[in-house]
Amino acid sequence: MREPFLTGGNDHMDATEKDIDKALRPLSFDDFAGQDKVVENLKVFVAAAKQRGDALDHVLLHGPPGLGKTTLSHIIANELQSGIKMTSGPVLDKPSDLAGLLTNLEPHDVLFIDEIHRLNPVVEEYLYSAMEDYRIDIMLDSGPNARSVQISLSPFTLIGATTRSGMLTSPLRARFGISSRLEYYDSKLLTSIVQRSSEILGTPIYEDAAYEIARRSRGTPRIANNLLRRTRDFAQIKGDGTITVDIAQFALNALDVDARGLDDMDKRILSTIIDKFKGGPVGISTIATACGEEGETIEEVYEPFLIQEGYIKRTSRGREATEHAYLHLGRTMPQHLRGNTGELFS
Ligand SMILES: Nc1ncnc2c1ncn2[C@@H]1O[C@H](COP(=O)(O)OP(=O)(O)OP(=O)(O)O)[C@@H](O)[C@H]1O
Ligand SMILES: [Mg+2]
Repeated sequence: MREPFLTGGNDHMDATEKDIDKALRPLSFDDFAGQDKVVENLKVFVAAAKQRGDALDHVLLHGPPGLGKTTLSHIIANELQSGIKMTSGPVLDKPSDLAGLLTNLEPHDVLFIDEIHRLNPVVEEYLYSAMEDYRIDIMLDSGPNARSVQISLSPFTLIGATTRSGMLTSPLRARFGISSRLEYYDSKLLTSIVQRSSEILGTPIYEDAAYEIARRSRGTPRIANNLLRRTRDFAQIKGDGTITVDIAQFALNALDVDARGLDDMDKRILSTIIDKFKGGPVGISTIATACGEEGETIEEVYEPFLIQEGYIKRTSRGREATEHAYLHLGRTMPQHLRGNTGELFS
Protein backbone atom coordinates (compact mmCIF):
# COMPACT_ATOMS: atom_id res chain seq x y z
CA MET A 1 0.00 0.00 0.00
CA ARG A 2 1.05 3.55 -0.70
CA GLU A 3 1.65 5.76 2.31
CA PRO A 4 -1.84 6.91 3.29
CA PHE A 5 -0.83 10.54 3.48
CA LEU A 6 -0.14 10.56 -0.23
CA THR A 7 -3.39 9.11 -1.45
CA GLY A 8 -6.76 9.07 0.17
CA GLY A 9 -8.93 11.72 1.72
CA ASN A 10 -8.33 12.74 5.30
CA ASP A 11 -9.94 9.81 7.11
CA HIS A 12 -6.68 8.70 8.67
CA MET A 13 -5.80 12.09 10.13
CA ASP A 14 -5.99 12.91 13.81
CA ALA A 15 -7.80 16.00 15.08
CA THR A 16 -4.89 18.44 14.70
CA GLU A 17 -4.04 17.25 11.20
CA LYS A 18 -7.69 17.68 10.25
CA ASP A 19 -7.66 21.21 11.65
CA ILE A 20 -4.57 21.98 9.60
CA ASP A 21 -6.22 20.50 6.54
CA LYS A 22 -9.22 22.71 7.08
CA ALA A 23 -7.07 25.80 7.58
CA LEU A 24 -5.30 25.16 4.27
CA ARG A 25 -8.49 24.73 2.30
CA PRO A 26 -9.35 27.73 0.09
CA LEU A 27 -12.79 29.16 0.89
CA SER A 28 -13.50 31.35 -2.13
CA PHE A 29 -12.91 31.24 -5.87
CA ASP A 30 -10.22 33.88 -5.43
CA ASP A 31 -8.25 31.68 -3.00
CA PHE A 32 -8.45 28.71 -5.31
CA ALA A 33 -5.36 28.53 -7.52
CA GLY A 34 -5.45 27.17 -11.04
CA GLN A 35 -8.14 25.28 -13.00
CA ASP A 36 -8.78 28.68 -14.58
CA LYS A 37 -11.29 27.62 -17.17
CA VAL A 38 -13.34 25.55 -14.74
CA VAL A 39 -13.35 28.35 -12.18
CA GLU A 40 -14.17 31.09 -14.70
CA ASN A 41 -17.16 29.12 -15.94
CA LEU A 42 -18.39 28.24 -12.46
CA LYS A 43 -18.19 31.89 -11.44
CA VAL A 44 -20.49 32.83 -14.32
CA PHE A 45 -22.97 30.02 -13.60
CA VAL A 46 -23.08 30.84 -9.89
CA ALA A 47 -23.55 34.57 -10.50
CA ALA A 48 -26.27 33.96 -13.10
CA ALA A 49 -28.20 31.55 -10.86
CA LYS A 50 -27.99 34.00 -7.97
CA GLN A 51 -29.17 36.88 -10.10
CA ARG A 52 -32.17 34.89 -11.33
CA GLY A 53 -32.93 33.60 -7.87
CA ASP A 54 -32.68 30.00 -9.11
CA ALA A 55 -30.85 27.03 -7.73
CA LEU A 56 -27.57 26.45 -9.57
CA ASP A 57 -27.78 23.63 -12.10
CA HIS A 58 -26.33 20.29 -10.99
CA VAL A 59 -22.55 20.05 -11.19
CA LEU A 60 -20.35 17.05 -11.87
CA LEU A 61 -16.69 17.43 -10.86
CA HIS A 62 -14.36 14.75 -12.09
CA GLY A 63 -10.63 14.11 -12.13
CA PRO A 64 -7.87 12.33 -10.20
CA PRO A 65 -7.81 12.41 -6.38
CA GLY A 66 -6.56 15.45 -4.48
CA LEU A 67 -7.06 18.08 -7.19
CA GLY A 68 -9.76 20.04 -5.38
CA LYS A 69 -13.19 18.52 -6.07
CA THR A 70 -14.34 18.63 -2.45
CA THR A 71 -12.74 22.04 -1.98
CA LEU A 72 -14.53 23.47 -5.02
CA SER A 73 -17.86 22.11 -3.84
CA HIS A 74 -17.52 23.97 -0.56
CA ILE A 75 -16.50 27.09 -2.46
CA ILE A 76 -19.55 26.84 -4.71
CA ALA A 77 -21.84 26.59 -1.67
CA ASN A 78 -20.04 29.53 -0.03
CA GLU A 79 -20.32 31.66 -3.13
CA LEU A 80 -24.01 30.76 -3.45
CA GLN A 81 -24.39 31.68 0.24
CA SER A 82 -26.12 28.34 0.61
CA GLY A 83 -25.83 25.46 2.99
CA ILE A 84 -24.09 22.24 2.01
CA LYS A 85 -24.82 18.66 3.06
CA MET A 86 -22.16 16.07 2.40
CA THR A 87 -22.46 12.38 1.76
CA SER A 88 -20.95 9.77 -0.50
CA GLY A 89 -22.12 7.10 -2.91
CA PRO A 90 -21.25 4.03 -0.82
CA VAL A 91 -22.86 5.55 2.31
CA LEU A 92 -26.27 6.02 0.65
CA ASP A 93 -27.36 2.48 1.10
CA LYS A 94 -31.14 2.76 0.84
CA PRO A 95 -33.53 5.18 -0.89
CA SER A 96 -34.69 6.31 2.56
CA ASP A 97 -31.15 7.56 3.34
CA LEU A 98 -31.32 9.74 0.26
CA ALA A 99 -34.90 10.84 0.97
CA GLY A 100 -33.87 11.91 4.48
CA LEU A 101 -31.13 14.12 3.12
CA LEU A 102 -33.17 15.58 0.27
CA THR A 103 -36.19 16.50 2.37
CA ASN A 104 -33.97 18.38 4.79
CA LEU A 105 -32.49 20.69 2.17
CA GLU A 106 -33.33 24.39 2.26
CA PRO A 107 -34.02 26.13 -1.06
CA HIS A 108 -30.81 26.48 -3.14
CA ASP A 109 -28.78 24.29 -0.78
CA VAL A 110 -26.02 22.07 -2.14
CA LEU A 111 -26.06 18.32 -1.72
CA PHE A 112 -22.55 16.99 -2.25
CA ILE A 113 -22.23 13.31 -3.15
CA ASP A 114 -18.63 12.12 -3.22
CA GLU A 115 -17.71 8.97 -5.16
CA ILE A 116 -20.95 9.29 -7.02
CA HIS A 117 -19.92 6.46 -9.37
CA ARG A 118 -20.44 4.11 -6.45
CA LEU A 119 -24.15 4.81 -5.89
CA ASN A 120 -26.44 1.89 -5.33
CA PRO A 121 -28.53 1.60 -8.57
CA VAL A 122 -31.82 1.71 -6.65
CA VAL A 123 -30.79 4.93 -4.90
CA GLU A 124 -29.63 6.30 -8.24
CA GLU A 125 -33.12 5.80 -9.74
CA TYR A 126 -34.58 7.98 -7.00
CA LEU A 127 -32.02 10.63 -7.66
CA TYR A 128 -33.22 11.03 -11.26
CA SER A 129 -36.59 12.60 -10.43
CA ALA A 130 -35.07 14.54 -7.55
CA MET A 131 -32.57 16.12 -9.94
CA GLU A 132 -35.01 16.66 -12.76
CA ASP A 133 -38.23 17.78 -11.10
CA TYR A 134 -37.24 18.33 -7.46
CA ARG A 135 -39.54 15.58 -6.30
CA ILE A 136 -39.31 11.99 -5.15
CA ASP A 137 -41.85 9.19 -5.18
CA ILE A 138 -41.70 7.07 -2.10
CA MET A 139 -43.35 3.69 -1.73
CA LEU A 140 -45.26 3.23 1.49
CA ASP A 141 -46.12 -0.25 2.68
CA SER A 142 -45.83 -3.29 0.50
CA GLY A 143 -48.13 -5.92 -0.98
CA PRO A 144 -51.78 -4.92 -1.57
CA ASN A 145 -51.42 -1.79 0.60
CA ALA A 146 -48.48 -0.49 -1.33
CA ARG A 147 -48.92 3.06 -2.57
CA SER A 148 -46.58 5.72 -3.67
CA VAL A 149 -46.56 9.24 -2.33
CA GLN A 150 -44.93 12.14 -4.01
CA ILE A 151 -42.79 14.49 -1.96
CA SER A 152 -41.78 17.89 -3.30
CA LEU A 153 -38.27 19.06 -2.59
CA SER A 154 -36.75 22.49 -2.35
CA PRO A 155 -34.89 23.45 -5.51
CA PHE A 156 -31.34 22.32 -4.78
CA THR A 157 -28.01 21.76 -6.47
CA LEU A 158 -26.47 18.34 -6.57
CA ILE A 159 -22.69 18.36 -6.80
CA GLY A 160 -21.32 14.95 -7.67
CA ALA A 161 -17.61 14.20 -7.43
CA THR A 162 -15.87 11.25 -8.99
CA THR A 163 -12.43 10.03 -9.87
CA ARG A 164 -14.00 7.66 -12.42
CA SER A 165 -16.41 9.57 -14.63
CA GLY A 166 -16.33 6.66 -17.08
CA MET A 167 -18.14 4.54 -14.52
CA LEU A 168 -21.16 6.85 -14.33
CA THR A 169 -24.31 5.56 -16.01
CA SER A 170 -25.41 7.70 -18.93
CA PRO A 171 -28.84 8.64 -17.43
CA LEU A 172 -27.05 10.04 -14.39
CA ARG A 173 -24.40 11.83 -16.39
CA ALA A 174 -27.08 13.38 -18.61
CA ARG A 175 -28.75 15.01 -15.59
CA PHE A 176 -25.77 17.19 -14.78
CA GLY A 177 -26.08 20.55 -16.53
CA ILE A 178 -22.48 21.42 -15.68
CA SER A 179 -19.61 18.99 -15.96
CA SER A 180 -16.06 20.05 -15.17
CA ARG A 181 -12.87 18.09 -15.37
CA LEU A 182 -10.02 19.04 -13.04
CA GLU A 183 -6.52 18.66 -14.42
CA TYR A 184 -3.13 18.16 -12.79
CA TYR A 185 -1.47 21.42 -11.67
CA ASP A 186 1.81 22.65 -13.08
CA SER A 187 4.80 23.25 -10.79
CA LYS A 188 4.39 27.01 -10.87
CA LEU A 189 0.84 26.85 -9.52
CA LEU A 190 1.79 24.26 -6.95
CA THR A 191 4.66 26.50 -5.83
CA SER A 192 2.17 29.25 -5.08
CA ILE A 193 -0.08 26.78 -3.25
CA VAL A 194 2.88 25.61 -1.14
CA GLN A 195 3.80 29.21 -0.38
CA ARG A 196 0.25 30.07 0.63
CA SER A 197 0.03 27.00 2.85
CA SER A 198 3.40 27.74 4.53
CA GLU A 199 2.18 31.21 5.29
CA ILE A 200 -0.96 29.84 6.92
CA LEU A 201 1.17 27.35 8.90
CA GLY A 202 3.55 30.13 9.94
CA THR A 203 6.54 28.29 8.48
CA PRO A 204 9.08 30.38 6.55
CA ILE A 205 10.01 28.81 3.22
CA TYR A 206 12.40 29.84 0.45
CA GLU A 207 10.96 30.04 -3.02
CA ASP A 208 13.34 27.41 -4.41
CA ALA A 209 12.33 25.10 -1.57
CA ALA A 210 8.64 25.64 -2.34
CA TYR A 211 9.38 24.85 -5.97
CA GLU A 212 11.27 21.69 -4.99
CA ILE A 213 8.23 20.42 -3.08
CA ALA A 214 5.89 21.53 -5.86
CA ARG A 215 7.66 19.77 -8.69
CA ARG A 216 7.77 16.54 -6.73
CA SER A 217 4.06 16.53 -5.84
CA ARG A 218 2.62 14.62 -8.82
CA GLY A 219 0.72 17.72 -9.95
CA THR A 220 -1.53 17.37 -6.90
CA PRO A 221 -2.25 20.04 -4.24
CA ARG A 222 -3.11 17.46 -1.59
CA ILE A 223 0.28 15.82 -2.02
CA ALA A 224 2.01 19.22 -2.07
CA ASN A 225 0.37 20.16 1.24
CA ASN A 226 1.20 16.80 2.80
CA LEU A 227 4.82 16.94 1.68
CA LEU A 228 5.00 20.49 3.01
CA ARG A 229 3.76 19.35 6.41
CA ARG A 230 6.31 16.57 6.60
CA THR A 231 9.10 18.84 5.33
CA ARG A 232 8.16 21.31 8.05
CA ASP A 233 8.79 18.54 10.61
CA PHE A 234 12.26 18.00 9.19
CA ALA A 235 12.94 21.74 9.23
CA GLN A 236 11.89 21.89 12.87
CA ILE A 237 13.98 18.94 14.03
CA LYS A 238 16.97 19.00 11.68
CA GLY A 239 17.15 22.75 10.97
CA ASP A 240 16.05 26.02 12.51
CA GLY A 241 12.40 25.80 11.41
CA THR A 242 12.88 27.51 8.05
CA ILE A 243 12.40 25.34 4.98
CA THR A 244 15.45 25.67 2.77
CA VAL A 245 15.99 23.81 -0.47
CA ASP A 246 18.47 21.49 1.29
CA ILE A 247 15.94 20.61 3.96
CA ALA A 248 13.28 20.08 1.29
CA GLN A 249 15.54 17.73 -0.67
CA PHE A 250 16.54 15.87 2.44
CA ALA A 251 12.91 15.45 3.53
CA LEU A 252 11.66 14.38 0.12
CA ASN A 253 14.41 11.81 -0.20
CA ALA A 254 13.65 10.53 3.27
CA LEU A 255 10.02 10.19 2.19
CA ASP A 256 11.06 8.19 -0.90
CA VAL A 257 9.74 10.77 -3.32
CA ASP A 258 12.15 10.83 -6.25
CA ALA A 259 13.35 13.79 -8.30
CA ARG A 260 10.37 13.53 -10.65
CA GLY A 261 7.84 13.10 -7.86
CA LEU A 262 7.41 9.37 -8.37
CA ASP A 263 7.00 7.42 -5.18
CA ASP A 264 7.60 3.85 -4.25
CA MET A 265 4.43 2.45 -5.81
CA ASP A 266 4.89 4.38 -9.06
CA LYS A 267 8.34 2.88 -9.40
CA ARG A 268 7.09 -0.55 -8.49
CA ILE A 269 4.49 -0.33 -11.26
CA LEU A 270 7.08 0.71 -13.83
CA SER A 271 9.63 -1.89 -12.82
CA THR A 272 6.92 -4.58 -12.85
CA ILE A 273 6.01 -3.77 -16.44
CA ILE A 274 9.65 -3.56 -17.48
CA ASP A 275 11.24 -6.41 -15.53
CA LYS A 276 8.47 -8.95 -15.16
CA PHE A 277 6.60 -8.37 -18.42
CA LYS A 278 9.38 -7.27 -20.75
CA GLY A 279 7.96 -3.77 -21.07
CA GLY A 280 4.38 -4.92 -21.73
CA PRO A 281 1.74 -4.88 -23.00
CA VAL A 282 0.26 -6.22 -19.80
CA GLY A 283 -3.22 -5.92 -18.30
CA ILE A 284 -3.96 -3.75 -15.29
CA SER A 285 -5.12 -6.63 -13.09
CA THR A 286 -1.89 -8.51 -13.73
CA ILE A 287 0.13 -5.43 -12.80
CA ALA A 288 -2.01 -4.98 -9.70
CA THR A 289 -1.46 -8.54 -8.50
CA ALA A 290 2.27 -8.28 -9.08
CA CYS A 291 2.44 -4.99 -7.14
CA GLY A 292 0.15 -6.06 -4.31
CA GLU A 293 -2.27 -3.18 -4.91
CA GLU A 294 -5.92 -3.01 -5.98
CA GLY A 295 -6.43 -2.66 -9.73
CA GLU A 296 -8.91 0.12 -9.12
CA THR A 297 -6.41 2.12 -7.07
CA ILE A 298 -3.78 1.74 -9.75
CA GLU A 299 -6.21 2.94 -12.39
CA GLU A 300 -7.54 5.83 -10.33
CA VAL A 301 -4.52 7.09 -8.45
CA TYR A 302 -1.28 6.07 -10.12
CA GLU A 303 -1.88 5.43 -13.78
CA PRO A 304 -3.34 8.83 -14.81
CA PHE A 305 -0.18 10.61 -13.67
CA LEU A 306 2.17 8.01 -15.17
CA ILE A 307 0.34 8.33 -18.48
CA GLN A 308 0.26 12.12 -18.40
CA GLU A 309 4.01 12.23 -17.70
CA GLY A 310 4.67 9.78 -20.51
CA TYR A 311 5.95 6.81 -18.49
CA ILE A 312 3.31 4.37 -19.63
CA LYS A 313 1.05 4.03 -22.60
CA ARG A 314 -2.40 2.50 -22.78
CA THR A 315 -2.71 0.37 -25.85
CA SER A 316 -5.42 -1.95 -27.09
CA ARG A 317 -3.48 -4.87 -25.62
CA GLY A 318 -2.67 -3.41 -22.21
CA ARG A 319 -0.12 -1.09 -20.62
CA GLU A 320 3.34 -0.59 -22.06
CA ALA A 321 6.38 1.09 -20.53
CA THR A 322 7.82 3.91 -22.64
CA GLU A 323 11.47 4.66 -23.23
CA HIS A 324 11.06 7.49 -20.71
CA ALA A 325 10.22 4.89 -18.05
CA TYR A 326 13.27 2.77 -18.93
CA LEU A 327 15.50 5.84 -18.69
CA HIS A 328 13.97 6.93 -15.41
CA LEU A 329 14.70 3.57 -13.83
CA GLY A 330 18.21 3.58 -15.31
CA ARG A 331 17.49 0.77 -17.77
CA THR A 332 18.06 0.57 -21.50
CA MET A 333 15.06 -0.11 -23.67
CA PRO A 334 15.68 -3.15 -25.86
CA GLN A 335 16.22 -2.18 -29.50
CA HIS A 336 13.30 -4.22 -30.80
CA LEU A 337 10.82 -2.34 -28.57
CA ARG A 338 11.84 1.11 -29.73
CA GLY A 339 9.54 2.88 -32.09
CA ASN A 340 6.94 0.30 -31.25
CA THR A 341 4.22 2.86 -30.67
CA GLY A 342 1.02 1.26 -29.56
CA GLU A 343 -2.14 3.11 -30.50
CA LEU A 344 -3.76 5.16 -27.79
CA PHE A 345 -6.87 3.28 -26.86
CA SER A 346 -9.01 4.11 -23.90
N1 LIG B 1 -6.65 24.97 -6.24
C1 LIG B 1 -6.23 24.76 -4.99
N2 LIG B 1 -5.58 25.74 -4.33
C2 LIG B 1 -5.13 25.53 -3.07
N3 LIG B 1 -5.28 24.37 -2.40
C3 LIG B 1 -5.93 23.38 -3.00
C4 LIG B 1 -6.45 23.52 -4.32
N4 LIG B 1 -7.05 22.38 -4.67
C5 LIG B 1 -6.91 21.54 -3.64
N5 LIG B 1 -6.25 22.14 -2.63
C6 LIG B 1 -5.87 21.52 -1.36
O1 LIG B 1 -5.69 20.12 -1.61
C7 LIG B 1 -6.42 19.33 -0.68
C8 LIG B 1 -7.16 18.26 -1.43
O2 LIG B 1 -8.23 18.81 -2.15
P1 LIG B 1 -9.68 18.11 -2.19
O3 LIG B 1 -9.93 17.38 -0.92
O4 LIG B 1 -10.65 19.15 -2.58
O5 LIG B 1 -9.44 17.09 -3.36
P2 LIG B 1 -10.47 16.07 -4.05
O6 LIG B 1 -10.38 16.33 -5.51
O7 LIG B 1 -11.79 16.19 -3.39
O8 LIG B 1 -9.81 14.66 -3.74
P3 LIG B 1 -10.52 13.20 -3.64
O9 LIG B 1 -10.82 12.75 -5.03
O10 LIG B 1 -9.47 12.35 -2.99
O11 LIG B 1 -11.73 13.37 -2.78
C9 LIG B 1 -7.34 20.28 0.07
O12 LIG B 1 -7.17 20.08 1.45
C10 LIG B 1 -6.92 21.68 -0.31
O13 LIG B 1 -6.33 22.32 0.79
MG1 LIG C 1 -12.76 14.84 -2.12
